[in-house]
Amino acid sequence: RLLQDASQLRAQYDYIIVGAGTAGSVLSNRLSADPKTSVLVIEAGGSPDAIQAIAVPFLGVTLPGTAVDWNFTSTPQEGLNNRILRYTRGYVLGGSSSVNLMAWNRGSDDMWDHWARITQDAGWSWKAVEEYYFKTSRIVPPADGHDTTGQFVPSAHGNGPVEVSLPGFPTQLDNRVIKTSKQLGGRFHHNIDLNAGKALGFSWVQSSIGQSKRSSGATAYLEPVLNRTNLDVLTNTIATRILPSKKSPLTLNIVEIATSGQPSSARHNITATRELIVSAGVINTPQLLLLSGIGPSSALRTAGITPILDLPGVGQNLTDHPFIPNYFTVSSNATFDDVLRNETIFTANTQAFMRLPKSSPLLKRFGDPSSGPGSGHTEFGFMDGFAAFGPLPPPVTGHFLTLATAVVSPLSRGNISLNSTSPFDKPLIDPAVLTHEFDVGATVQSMKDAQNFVSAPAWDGFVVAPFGDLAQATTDELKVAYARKYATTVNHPVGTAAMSPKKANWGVVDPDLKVKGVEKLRIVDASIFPVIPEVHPQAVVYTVAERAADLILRSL
Ligand SMILES: Cc1cc2nc3c(=O)[nH]c(=O)nc-3n(C[C@H](O)[C@H](O)[C@H](O)COP(=O)(O)OP(=O)(O)OC[C@H]3O[C@@H](n4cnc5c(N)ncnc54)[C@H](O)[C@@H]3O)c2cc1C
Repeated sequence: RLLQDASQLRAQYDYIIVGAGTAGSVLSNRLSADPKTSVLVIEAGGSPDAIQAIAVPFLGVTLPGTAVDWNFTSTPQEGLNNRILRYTRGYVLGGSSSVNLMAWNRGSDDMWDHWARITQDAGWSWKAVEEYYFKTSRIVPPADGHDTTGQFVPSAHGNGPVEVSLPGFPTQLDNRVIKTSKQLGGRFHHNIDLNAGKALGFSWVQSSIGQSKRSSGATAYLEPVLNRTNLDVLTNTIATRILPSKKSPLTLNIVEIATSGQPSSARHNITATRELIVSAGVINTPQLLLLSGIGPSSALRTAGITPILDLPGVGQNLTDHPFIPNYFTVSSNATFDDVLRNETIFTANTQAFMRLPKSSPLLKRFGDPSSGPGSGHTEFGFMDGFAAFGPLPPPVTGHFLTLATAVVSPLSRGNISLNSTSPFDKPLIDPAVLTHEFDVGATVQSMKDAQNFVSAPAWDGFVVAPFGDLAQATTDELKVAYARKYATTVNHPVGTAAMSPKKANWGVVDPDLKVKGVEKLRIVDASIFPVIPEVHPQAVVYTVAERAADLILRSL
């Protein structure tokens, strides 16, 4: 049932899930599969129905800044000349899976094996999570129905509800990208399927799109089960605090809720008899914990909150991928620029992850921050026109190629902290972009790689020259200045309630995603990632949530 009013709720449920986002949608579906189990889901935002820009993939980039965005901003970023970044998160059923750019990356075998090593739990290894990845999604035909033989590895994909497809609207860049990677080889080699174990090389983008529409947590997992009478989904409602039902052992299974955006609205307390599961995402999950007195005790006292559990890791370890738009003017007048001059709309059909050169002094100085040899340090994304990431607006004339580069194994670490004790105020978000020397150096390398890539023969007569300040960024120092002026993030924050081994005295949740030192409280969303994946994270979130549902149901 989709509910609008807290008066329609029962006093208690077997499970309560805070946040009907990417992970929360998976849990809602799986935990309510048994009609005897009652499940309540609390979602701050509303329903995505009738919002065309959510359903139409090409319009996805118009969603940030709208009513389905939490409209967070970062603190002034020291590494970016004190610029403040927009920090988009979905405020709607499906959460960020309803507003993201849909690239679908499973993560490399190294990445999952690294998680298993960090958490000392083989259940997170590539082999062990495969069954959960297979439950998340399936490959469906692309929009143009073209023959995709040889463009992906069928055995690397499963049969779950999220629809994933290859690009359905070819651009003039696609064959140039694939041809160049085949010609150059080495660090720029071609990889048929980035989801088949090695997330390295140049490939076709796989996207969470089916039948030309966005496939999200809401459309794939939640909407199909809204007719279950044992599942209540209450929208436009925020969890304001988590409360104890017992002090010893500390049992945190009561959630206090209020109407979204209405600080003076009535509060209701609802009890989860089996478990309360927080899936409010990487910003709101730590905020909710901190507001409830779960976090670094001394900082909580300073903020005017009585600590109930000292967990110094809450809100720490915020990690995101720094992202640099490299613009080139092109000779073609068939880019999307003329059609879309005043709109920030684009599509990316190819994607690549690369290692730094083996001889890179960065690797000598800082070690290898990636999960292993099958994982990247940097990424390329190609857009057929001026993609207005960052502070530069689209020029009024001209035709462009945007080669966006990102650092996918960053070492900068930021944090989330409280700005006030009101759950209606936004927290302070400091992703600390480009504050670590490794990230700065890897950015410079990726900008050089971008220039070299588009200097290959396949681009002759197409790419004219670097555009704007990029043309002047001829030395390493000038490239750093360019990056600090134009970088943003890819909206991939993770890690603010990180997993750690069962007995470790750091981290926030154990490898079963239970909050350390507490009964009946779990966290399931991107905040539990121990390190950032060297890929786009949504498929990893879905996979984590599928395994979490299994862990929860097996623990009965
Ligand atoms: C603009 C953008 C582009 C992106 N592009 C890609 C991409 O192309 N590929 C990719 O893999 N990843 C992408 N990502 C990242 C990816 O979408 C996220 O990592 C992932 O969806 C996060 O899932 P989650 O479950 O952790 O949180 P979310 O999906 O954000 O879910 C959290 C939910 O909790 C709700 N909530 C929060 N606080 C409360 C509260 N107190 N009470 C009740 N409800 C609450 C929120 O409204 C939201 O619905 C992008 C993200 C954004 C924002």
